[in-house]
Amino acid sequence: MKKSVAFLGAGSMAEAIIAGMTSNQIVSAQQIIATNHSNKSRLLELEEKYQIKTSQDRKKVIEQSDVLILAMKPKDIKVATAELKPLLTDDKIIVSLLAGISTSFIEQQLGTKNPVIRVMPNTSAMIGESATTIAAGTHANTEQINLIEELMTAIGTTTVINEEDMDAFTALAGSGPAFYYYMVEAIEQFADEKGLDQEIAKPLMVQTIKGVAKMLDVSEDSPQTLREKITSPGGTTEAGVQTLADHHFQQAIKACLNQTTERSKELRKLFEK
Ligand SMILES: NC(=O)C1=CN([C@@H]2O[C@H](COP(=O)(O)OP(=O)(O)OC[C@H]3O[C@@H](n4cnc5c(N)ncnc54)[C@H](OP(=O)(O)O)[C@@H]3O)[C@@H](O)[C@H]2O)C=CC1
Ligand SMILES: O=C(O)[C@@H]1CCC=N1
Repeated sequence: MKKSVAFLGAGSMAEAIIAGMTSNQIVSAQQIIATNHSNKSRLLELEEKYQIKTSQDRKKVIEQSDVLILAMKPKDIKVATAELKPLLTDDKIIVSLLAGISTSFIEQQLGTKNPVIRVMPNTSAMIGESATTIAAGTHANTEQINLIEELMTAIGTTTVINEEDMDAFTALAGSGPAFYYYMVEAIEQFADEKGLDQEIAKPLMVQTIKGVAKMLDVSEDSPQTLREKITSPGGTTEAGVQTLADHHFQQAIKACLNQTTERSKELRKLFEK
């Protein structure tokens, strides 16, 4: 791809995408430039690690790039769009990674007809395994959506969705990895408490998760059937699953995803003012 890509924000999500993109042939490191609010040493760190370009001159970065990826926090969107507005030319595509913030708000703040496309990746972008959802604003045409989709294939799978579903998909896939990591933290605590050697326990746990992910991907059985096939009557699994049920595990997971979805809506209310 010939387009130059700018990251306006150089935090953990920008880095995960940069890492994924640079280890892939879709865009070369020299087509990527990153800027941030003020942290110069962070820019130098990214420059050294990924051989991308960086600059503290945000105006220059915006002017010289075709695709502008907004990678600041939702609270910073008003300042960021105010800065962007006078520097935009018609050809620039705006991509927003910001949780909660709608394309219509960004369009309205910019007051231009530039295409605005919302992208919700996750940090597995770092290893090319993000599950990225994409939702287009009013001014984005099919060609521009395809281009952003192609760009994002550098970091994993891409799925174009309706923007109204973005809050829920943010819970499922954007924040999702954190919930699995949280569960793994508990498994590690168990392994420690049992005095298991982490060097033996960790690969076993990781392979178990990989196996589950692959089974969910390829098997025609539902998750429930897959679980039941492991659960012998009166056996070990039944005792474990019953304990999870006693602790309202599924309610906890659903409450977690609902609360995450609600927070995405709240961010919109808080910062679209
Ligand atoms: N982390 C994740 O897993 C995911 C995050 N997201 C979204 O990605 C966005 C970034 O998240 P994350 O990387 O975790 O956040 P971080 O706090 O790690 O990074 C935020 C970055 O934004 C920079 N910044 C602040 N204001 C501006 C500005 N006006 N112009 C340019 N840069 C600016 C900061 O610069 P400085 O350090 O100099 O202050 C910093 O580099 C968020 O909106 C989040 O919702 C989406 C999906 C997953
Ligand atoms: O926690 C957050 O707000 C961001 C959005 C999705 C993942 N991290």
